[in-house]
Amino acid sequence: MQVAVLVAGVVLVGTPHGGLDHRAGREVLTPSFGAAWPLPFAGAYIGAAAAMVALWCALPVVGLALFLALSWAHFGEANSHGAWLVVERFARGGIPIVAPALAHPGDIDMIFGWMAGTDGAALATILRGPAAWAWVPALVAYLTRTALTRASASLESAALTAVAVALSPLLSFTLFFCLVHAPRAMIEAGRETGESPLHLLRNAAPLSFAAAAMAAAGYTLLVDGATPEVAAVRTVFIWLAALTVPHMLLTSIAARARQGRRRP
Ligand SMILES: CC1=C(/C=C/C(C)=C/C=C/C(C)=C/C=O)C(C)(C)CCC1
Repeated sequence: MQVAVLVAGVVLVGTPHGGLDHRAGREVLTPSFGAAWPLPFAGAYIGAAAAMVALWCALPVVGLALFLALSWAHFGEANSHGAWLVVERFARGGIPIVAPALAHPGDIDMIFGWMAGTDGAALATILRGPAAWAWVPALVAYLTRTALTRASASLESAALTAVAVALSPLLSFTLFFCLVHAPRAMIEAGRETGESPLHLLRNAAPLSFAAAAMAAAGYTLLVDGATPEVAAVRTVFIWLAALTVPHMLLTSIAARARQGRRRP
C-alpha cells in the first residue's frame, strides 16, 4: 500500500516539475548552440543520468551516499533566504532525510539495505550518528531564529519534521515530495513566466512521459529476482537519483545565469 502511494505520488505528481527541465536547458544552451540546443541538452541529460545509474550498479553504497548528499543540497535550496543561508539550507534540506533516519531506524535500515545491500545499513548509521549530531542543532537554531521573523517558513519546517517523525519514511517522503517540493518548483516556474498551471503541465508532459517510460523499463529489469515491492522501491529511488543529477545541475546553472542577468 505504502509502496503504491509512493509510486503513484512520485510518478504522477512529482515528475512534472522535472518535466520542465528542457526550459532551463533551452535558456542555458541557446546562447552557444542556437536552434540546435535540443541535441546537447538530450546528450548531457541522458549522459548525466546514465552516469548515475552506472555508478549505482558498480558501487551501490557510493551511489546512495551521493544521492542523499545531492538531495540534501537540492531540498535545502528551495525557499531558503537570509543571513544564515548555509545553516538554513543545511537544516531545511536535511529534514526529509535525517528526521526519518532518526525516528524510524528499522525501516531505514531495511530500505537502505534494499538500495545498497549491507553497506546501505552502515550508511544509515552515519545518518543517525555524525550527520544527525550536526543537523539537530542546526535545525533547532534555524527554527528558533526564524520563529519570529519568518514564522511561515519556520512552521513549515517544524510541520515537515513532525510528519517525518510520525509517519513511515515512504509516506512522509511522498507527502513532502508531492505536497511541498514539486508544487513549489511548479509555482516558481509559473511565477517567472506568468503561465497557467495547465499550460505548465502541458509543457512538462513530453519529458514526463519519457521519464515515466524509463521508470517502467527500469522496473522490468529490477523485478527479476526481487519481490514487486522491493523492485518498485529500488526503481523509484534509483530513477529519482538518475534524474536528480541533471535536474540539479540544470536548475542551479539556470538560476545562476538568471541572477547574473539581474545583477550585470
Ligand atoms: C532513499 C530513501 C530516502 C531518500 C530519498 C531521497 C533523498 C529522495 C530525493 C529525491 C529528489 C532529490 C528528487 C528531485 O526532485 C528516504 C526518504 C530518506 C527514506 C527512504 C529511502
